[in-house]
Amino acid sequence: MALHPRQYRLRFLLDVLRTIVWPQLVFNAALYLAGFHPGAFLRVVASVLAVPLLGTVRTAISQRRNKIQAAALGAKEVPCVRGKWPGNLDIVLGFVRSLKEAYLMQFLDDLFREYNCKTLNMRLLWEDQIWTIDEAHVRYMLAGPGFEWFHKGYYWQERMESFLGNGIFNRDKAEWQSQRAIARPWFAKDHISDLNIFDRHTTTTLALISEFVDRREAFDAQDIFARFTLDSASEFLFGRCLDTLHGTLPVAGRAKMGPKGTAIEDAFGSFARAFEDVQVQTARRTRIGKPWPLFELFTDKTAPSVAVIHDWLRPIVHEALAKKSAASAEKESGEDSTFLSHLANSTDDPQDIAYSVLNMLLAGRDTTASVLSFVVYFLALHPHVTEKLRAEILQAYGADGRPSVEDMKDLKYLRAVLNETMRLFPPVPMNLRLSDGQPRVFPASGSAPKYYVPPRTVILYSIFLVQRRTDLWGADALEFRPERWLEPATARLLADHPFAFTPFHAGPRLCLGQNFAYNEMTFFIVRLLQRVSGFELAPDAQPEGSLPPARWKYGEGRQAVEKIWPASSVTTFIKGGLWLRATPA
Ligand code: HEM
Repeated sequence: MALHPRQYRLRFLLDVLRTIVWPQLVFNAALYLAGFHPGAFLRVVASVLAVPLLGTVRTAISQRRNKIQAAALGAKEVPCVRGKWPGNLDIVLGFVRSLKEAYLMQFLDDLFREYNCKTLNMRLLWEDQIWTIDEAHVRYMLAGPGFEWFHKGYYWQERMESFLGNGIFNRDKAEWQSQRAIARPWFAKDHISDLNIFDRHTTTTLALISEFVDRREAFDAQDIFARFTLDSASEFLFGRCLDTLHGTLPVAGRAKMGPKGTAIEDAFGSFARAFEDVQVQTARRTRIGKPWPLFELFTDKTAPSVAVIHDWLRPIVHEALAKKSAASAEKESGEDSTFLSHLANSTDDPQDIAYSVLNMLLAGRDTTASVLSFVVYFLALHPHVTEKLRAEILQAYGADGRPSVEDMKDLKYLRAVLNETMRLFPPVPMNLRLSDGQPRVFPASGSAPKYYVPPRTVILYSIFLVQRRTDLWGADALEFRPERWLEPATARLLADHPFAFTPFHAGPRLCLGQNFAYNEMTFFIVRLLQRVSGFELAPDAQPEGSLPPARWKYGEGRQAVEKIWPASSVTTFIKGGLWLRATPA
């Protein structure tokens, strides 16, 4: 019987039965049949030990089965992490601790280095769980024959259901196909080529930034960019802007940490806080893995934030449905002038519409805001890049010319800066797939042989680490060097390894908003650098606890040079916000 993703408690209880209650029953039955009747103390001790014991026996059996099936398929088993504690519990704890203290994905990076491979079986709590940074394996699942066999799957849906419902990010197969078919027309060239939306919101955003610039005051660029992308996305999707840019902005020196960036205190703050909190909660579920319902048996921790988000969306959805009813009462055909009205014309269910819209808002707000924030961070760190970029922009448009969709394509250096930023900080740093009920085989890749994938295995892949691999990107892979995008070596690399750079995902589930996002980001940066000639980080204004720990300076890789704390929960962000000062042009 297939469970609905909302039945997470039932699924968890069934798992508990299988892993804890079942070993007890087997153990007690074995004692009984053998004629042993130990005292209460011995019985409790042995019952407790029965769980890891049976876990170990089960592991041995499944490893034997894996070996036989792998050999039959001409494949090898994925190298397995060997922790010090049963069930690799020390690895689980190390990973959880690293989320609080370590540089983003450093723990994983260290494990891949230690085992000197690109695909690893973590075998957490006696279960196969494959992690990969092998671009050939990612390609196989997303765009190769594996697309039919590797899906987001039940466990992903279970964690996201309360937030994303039956939206496009949270469905597979036929349901996903129908969501994609509904959404695709809204990303056709004529819809996304209208730069007027970006123009209006860019003007408002730059007016805000100018006030800070004139006063030489620090501001949180990440917060402002999230408002800009939300107002732009909402107008594109609903035909109505949420007008968050006119809310109260965080103030340097008084700002506190929110779930992701700085906490926001106005009405928009309640929406933003809820929107961010729900992402933090769902990311937490992913980190805990399958046992996450244990912490939410009696309360769904996303419920309060989800309620706030739906309170915001309800009037917008009802207005669209009311317009549709009015049109049908007057026997007019409802006009599909926005994505929302298009949705309203395809269903009467307000819940379905709300989830579709919410999925699009998540896609449209946080990803693009993340890239803009990291672009400006890099510009602050590398003034020579800012200078070169401004030179390209001023040559093309002068101090106040407006870009068009056609001529924006000629801004080669700006595209290089965007790509280099998304290479080092992809907005979606990590993703996962669940294999189907059959044994599968990853193709051989480099020196790695064909790898056997057991049925129903979770596979996590980190684009973040793929895009930082020195064997693909060269010895300077961890450096921010936009020039690499203008060199023939990068074109050759991408021809040989197209999955070495996939910030927008790839294959049939390629991001629908890719061109929309490039247009929006390019337009905004052109206008921003016409007004501002440089940026300087303002560590004095970062909320307490958001600066990188001092010990990072002695660590390996980018952590030694990072001046902000990169973090991730579904999307990548800067902890506590990106506080900086800007110099007027
Ligand atoms: C820099 C900006 C963006 C980046 C890096 C990005 C990245 C991605 C990634 C990695 C996925 C795959 C997610 C997954 O399957 O788990 C995705 C899917 C998607 N994105 Fe984007 N995105 C961006 C902007 C946008 C915008 C602005 C929109 C729309 C307004 C959008 C709409 C979508 C949609 C609808 C999907 C679902 C595709 C599917 O599953 O068929 N994205 N995006």
